[in-house]
Amino acid sequence: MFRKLPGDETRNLVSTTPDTAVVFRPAVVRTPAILTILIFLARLFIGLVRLLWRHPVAVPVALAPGALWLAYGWRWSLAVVALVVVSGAAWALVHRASFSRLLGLRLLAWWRLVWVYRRHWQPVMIVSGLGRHIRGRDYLPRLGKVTCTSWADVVSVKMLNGQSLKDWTDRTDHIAHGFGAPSCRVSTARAGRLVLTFPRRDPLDVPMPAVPLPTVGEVGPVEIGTCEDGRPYRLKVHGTHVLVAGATGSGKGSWLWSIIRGLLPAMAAGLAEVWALDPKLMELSYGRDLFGPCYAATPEDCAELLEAAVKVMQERAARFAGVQRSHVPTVDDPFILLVVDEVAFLTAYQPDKHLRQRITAALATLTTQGRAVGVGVLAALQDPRKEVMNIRNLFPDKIALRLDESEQVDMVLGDGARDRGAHADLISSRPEQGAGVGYVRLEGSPDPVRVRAAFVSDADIRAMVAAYVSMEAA
Ligand SMILES: Nc1ncnc2c1ncn2[C@@H]1O[C@H](COP(=O)(O)OP(=O)(O)OP(=O)(O)O)[C@@H](O)[C@H]1O
Repeated sequence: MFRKLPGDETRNLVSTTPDTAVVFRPAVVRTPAILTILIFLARLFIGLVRLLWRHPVAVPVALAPGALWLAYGWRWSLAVVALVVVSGAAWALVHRASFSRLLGLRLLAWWRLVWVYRRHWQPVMIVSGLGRHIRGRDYLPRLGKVTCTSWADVVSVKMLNGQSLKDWTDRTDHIAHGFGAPSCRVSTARAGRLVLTFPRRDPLDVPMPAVPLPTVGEVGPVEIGTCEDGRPYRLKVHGTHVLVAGATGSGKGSWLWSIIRGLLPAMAAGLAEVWALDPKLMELSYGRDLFGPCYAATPEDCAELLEAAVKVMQERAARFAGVQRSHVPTVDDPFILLVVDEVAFLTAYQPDKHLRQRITAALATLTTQGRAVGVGVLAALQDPRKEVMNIRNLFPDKIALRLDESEQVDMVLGDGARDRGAHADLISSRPEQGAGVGYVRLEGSPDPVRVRAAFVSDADIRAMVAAYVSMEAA
């Protein structure tokens, strides 16, 4: 791409200045004007054919008013254009969803391509350092297709040869500001191709009520809230361990309770048990009746409950060895989910060293061996530093809610998560806007997903307890 052109070297060797010792007078070949015009016309023709090839519907539609004008006069042309505009507006008013899906978002994508991305592409790429300006020529990444969803622009890009994903993730701020978006997320589509996501609005900035109780008792992925694209978000809890980290008031409670809520019918059916460790005595105590004897608040009780879970785990492992390799929940061997609110109270902040060691050892054993035999850990944490939570890497699935510092994002979600757009440190601290909003990074999926957990109020928890009692009785 940056190959030397004929003449580049000669320009460095010779001089055309009259006073120097050796003067070369480069031969000037005059191109006949007709040749220049022919080349220009050929390029224009090829450009028009390519335009028609790429946009076989849009080009004829854009040309139609002109054709009507020529064939029938301007009145007909104006009438047809007005009819199309009025029909489109009526369609949008009567059935907005189908209008957006079939036409509105396509028109918007075209407009955003022309007005935002193509117009600013060259300066943004050069200034951000993703493009190069060499000897008067621009070498730019290629802007591909722009599609619009209800909340974001999705832009495909072909990188310059030799560029890496990191070159782009390091410059997401430049790119976002360059195109007037609040943020930019970068993911790989395939070798050499990227997908940039520019949110246009934040669909998660309004709280959402608790998800309706599931009707079927299953331990499959539980619906806990909504993704940015408006789809329900389902989190897998069986066969994994989940760490939820967030500053105080970030809404960890809504994640814990949404998960418990999703498991409620399975709990009533005996296919799942939630064992609650509530050292702060605030969060889980409200629904204590759901946990029966499997509720612990003091550090001693928490240690005992964790060790009891380790025993169950080891007994199951001995029984399953050579017979089955994965756990299927049954009434005899239900899925056990240990929910630990503010796990650091039991580990880093626990003054009794012996107790701290017992709890840390039990948690480490459960998180390394528990998932295959149907024992999972769901832990909430405020401070994700290693000295506070030295076993955080044993949790395959991680969720970062609002965090105080940008460095904490990678501590929770793993290296490179913030560069890939997990801006957990920028989540609003206003509860109605940011509480419960978080980035989920699942095992085996490097791209963080932004999700808001539904808000499970005290009244919802009371209703859950009542529903649980009646489901059990039924
Ligand atoms: N999903 C949500 N949607 C809207 N508001 C929420 C949501 N979750 C929590 N809130 C609000 O945010 C406030 C803080 O929530 P919560 O107590 O769950 O945070 P936390 O992370 O558990 O805090 P702490 O660690 O201090 O216990 C609550 O008063 C609640 O009203």
